[in-house]
Amino acid sequence: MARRYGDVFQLRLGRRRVVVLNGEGAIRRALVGQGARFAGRPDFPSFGLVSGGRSVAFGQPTARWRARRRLAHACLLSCSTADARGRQAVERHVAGEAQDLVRLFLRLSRGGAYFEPCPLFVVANANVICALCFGRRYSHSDGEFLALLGRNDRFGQTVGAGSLVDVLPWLQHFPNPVRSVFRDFQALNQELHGFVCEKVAQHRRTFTPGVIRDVSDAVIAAAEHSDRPPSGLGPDDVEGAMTDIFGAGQDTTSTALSWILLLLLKHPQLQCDLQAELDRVVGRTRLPTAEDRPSLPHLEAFIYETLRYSSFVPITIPHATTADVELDGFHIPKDTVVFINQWSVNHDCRKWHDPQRFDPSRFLDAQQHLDRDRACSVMIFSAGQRRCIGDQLSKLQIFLFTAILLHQCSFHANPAEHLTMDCIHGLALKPMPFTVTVKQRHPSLTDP
Ligand code: HEM
Repeated sequence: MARRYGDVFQLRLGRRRVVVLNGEGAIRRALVGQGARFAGRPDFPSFGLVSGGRSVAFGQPTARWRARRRLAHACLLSCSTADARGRQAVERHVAGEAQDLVRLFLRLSRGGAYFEPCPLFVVANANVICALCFGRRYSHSDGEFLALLGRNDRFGQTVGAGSLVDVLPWLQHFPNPVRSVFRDFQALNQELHGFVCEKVAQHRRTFTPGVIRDVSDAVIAAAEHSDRPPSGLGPDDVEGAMTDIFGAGQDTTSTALSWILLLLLKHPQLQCDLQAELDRVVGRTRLPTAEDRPSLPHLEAFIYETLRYSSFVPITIPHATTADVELDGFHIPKDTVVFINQWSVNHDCRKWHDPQRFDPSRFLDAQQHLDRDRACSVMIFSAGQRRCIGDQLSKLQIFLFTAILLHQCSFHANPAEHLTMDCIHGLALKPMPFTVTVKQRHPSLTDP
């Protein structure tokens, strides 16, 4: 549609007028050039149900929301990627989960059996976020934790662009499938928020001033025990911020891992090349660490190409204009819903040579170093005032999980299946279910 109607066009979804922004230029002119005016969220009923109505991701940009977002961002960074201590904590949690995955993979592959890997990524990744946020992890067979995580897909299907729940509000007045989705959404948000509130309450009871165990403690310390607490924030902002960090952080990164594995299976020669790079740089006597990152440009290039090619968050969470605004000669009234088409940036043939081709080498320069500027121009975390606050953490997690799993195992596709880029739609695009079998590469490092 952008090719036909231009980078800024309008469509109607139910009762709502929606402006769609395409291409890097128009998106940056809006989100960065006129950031505050494009930083709103639509007044959709479903958005008010997230994180007890105190969401960072789904909240309107009021002064209180800005303070909540700053609090969440600063505390997440301070416990993860801001300094060496945080990065080591992330590394410790990911290494533990990745080794647990290797053991599970090998058990499930006994006798050459095939199994579905993606649900296991969800648990492993949620455990990393859970450990960072609440200082604990859960077993892959914990029924309650699995049930909580199993609701992710339904969440994404309700809040993703094109969901009918919010644009056809009259569907709420009589029984129909869309109303069921909405009621289900209400219940799953209450459940997730309840889980987080209980964890935060435990942290408040055991809080010791001066001792920060995890992100919950950092948020409680800043909001409730500081000499200069952020003005206007209450206990429900602490719980809202924590629900957002836990909710947003556990599903997205595991989706990235699913696409990485699918593309490794589709490109077995690239898998071998990456393993050769890992063996050369890391050797066979230790696991890859974050410090190896600059020495593994092919692996980094593979990851960025997966983010670009899959563009698995094709459209951000819907935005809304906070005032009347002019963009590229168009007048857009206040409160217009705005979709940001990230996919169009990553598949723009003005920006990428042969964008429909999966080719990690596009991110390497003549010396085979990672081209950082090019890598950073992949748009998957959005831009401007609503840019994802978990970008650094998720990139580190994706790198560590991929490096450790590839170093330890080789992954083999099921010849009875056709590997496709077709996907399940929601806020994030997920691969169709597929199976693999796994072989161990380094017997010395993994206890089967
Ligand atoms: C590969 C992983 C991830 C991807 C692709 C991703 C992508 C996104 C996107 C596209 C948005 C919406 C931006 C917009 O509406 O313009 C977003 C928002 C957000 N993300 Fe992420 N995200 C990832 C991981 C994470 C993680 C690990 C966390 C937290 C631990 C996180 C926390 C958030 C929050 C709180 C927001 C709301 C920001 C706001 O509305 O101001 N995300 N993310």
